[in-house]
Parts: sequence; structure tokens; C-alpha cells
Amino acid sequence: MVLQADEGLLTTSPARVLVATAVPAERDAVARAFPDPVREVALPGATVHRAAGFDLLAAGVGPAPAAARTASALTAAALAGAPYDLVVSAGVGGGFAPHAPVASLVVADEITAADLGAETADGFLPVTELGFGTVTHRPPAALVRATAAATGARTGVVLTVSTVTGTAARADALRTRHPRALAEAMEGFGVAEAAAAHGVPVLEIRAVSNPVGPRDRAAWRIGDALAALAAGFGKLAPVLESWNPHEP
Ligand SMILES: O=C(O)c1cccc(C(=O)CC[C@H]2O[C@@H](n3cnc4c(=O)[nH]cnc43)[C@H](O)[C@@H]2O)c1
Repeated sequence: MVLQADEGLLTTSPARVLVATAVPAERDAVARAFPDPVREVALPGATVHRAAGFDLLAAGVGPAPAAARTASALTAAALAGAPYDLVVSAGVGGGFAPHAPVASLVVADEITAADLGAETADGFLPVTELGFGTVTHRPPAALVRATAAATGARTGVVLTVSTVTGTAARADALRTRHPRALAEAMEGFGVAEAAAAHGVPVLEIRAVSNPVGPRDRAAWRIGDALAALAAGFGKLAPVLESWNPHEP
């Protein structure tokens, strides 16, 4: 919900929300939360599916395509005079056992790039310790709480990786470095960087399709995770529509 001054009167309008998924199957799962058919809108550098105040974007797999297409959509909306109030990174992800089982939902209170840095003889150094940039974005705390309350999502750190974890050793290393990590996926940090460049808050929600650990692609439960994402977004959409961006 956004406060607007309209001919001297203060009025409210629903928040404009951009939802960035990686692939069309995730975007279409999110679209199932909306009763009306979505309309395809081609923007410079990105095509969104529009439903009520929500624009749904399949931005690509990995942080770089996610950042590029999310930034394109944000810029196009700003130039059209209808900027987004919130960006949501949504999709399936790996869950850290036992806290995030398959088909559960996770909402990020921190979105952290887990492999952005340097490998050294003494271990991994994040870019921040090399004197550059950032590795973490924090969604608005009140919105994270409201999301967890509405959807039943567990709250914790969601890691962004460029390589899907495929061994127990790598999973253990991530757990050691990020003890509050509940999930990993490949886009959240890129989406968050694009949002931050536009001064727009970000949220990340993941439905768990597989445990983080030894690679067993046949055991991924993509269908169950997409169903959980669709159901979760159905509960989340009214929360986002009535969200006040001025809450911390
Ligand atoms: O078959 C593979 O091992 C494989 C290699 C690269 C990518 C994939 C995907 O299907 C990833 C697509 C999509 O899913 C998210 N995701 C789901 N589970 C995980 C995970 O355990 N770790 C990281 N990302 C995951 C991710 O956000 C991608 O967009 C499969």
C-alpha cells in the first residue's frame, strides 16, 4: 500500500511488485496465485507477465541474468513513471537438512552471495574482506515476519551460489560458514543487487525442491516445490498488496 497525495488528499494504492523467478515454470506457478489471466508485456530488455499490481518476470538461471533482466524491468518501470515498490526473488531451491525439508517454504532475512570472493590457502575470503562491495542484502524485517506468518515459511539466510552444491563436503563447508543458512539458490543476490541499485526493497522466497548435498538429480521434487510455491504465493499476494513500504 502506497500513500499518494492526490489533489490535496492522501490516498492509498496497492504496492507495485516485480516478482523475478529463474525459469518460466516458476513464473507460471506464481501466476496461479492470481484469479485473472496474466497479460504479456514486452519491456526493453525484459518481458513481464502482468497480473493486477504484480509483474512476473522469468529472468534466467544464475545471479548475472537475474540481475540484468531485473534491472531492465526496474529501469523500464521507472522511466514509464510507474516504479516498483518491491522486488521479490521467488522460485525453487535446495534446503539445508533438517531445517528446510522438501516442499517447505523459506523466506530470507538475509540474502547472501556464498561464493563471491577468493579462495586462499587459509580458506574462502568474501569480497568484503578483500575491500570490495557487499555480499549480503537484508529484506525489510516487518515484511519478512508478515511473509512467514502468512505462508508458514521458515525464516533464515538464503545463500546465492553460481554452482549447485553437489557434495556433502561442500554442504558442510557452507553450513560452517553460514550457520543460519536454510536454503541455497542461484538468483537472490543478483535480484537484490538490481533492486538495491534502484533503492527498492527486496524479498526472497524459496520452495525447497531438493536437499543441499550429494548430487541426486533424480530425487529433486520440482513438481512438489512448484505446488508449494503456488500455494505460498496465494497467501503472500494479499500481504504484499497491502504492504506499507515505509515500515522498517
Ligand atoms: O542438474 C543439475 O545438477 C543442475 C545444475 C545446474 C542447475 C540446475 C537447476 O535445475 C537449477 C535451476 C534452478 O533451481 C534453483 N535450485 C534448485 N535447487 C537448487 C540447489 O540445490 N542449489 C542451487 N540452486 C537450486 C536455482 O535457483 C535455479 O534457478 C540443475
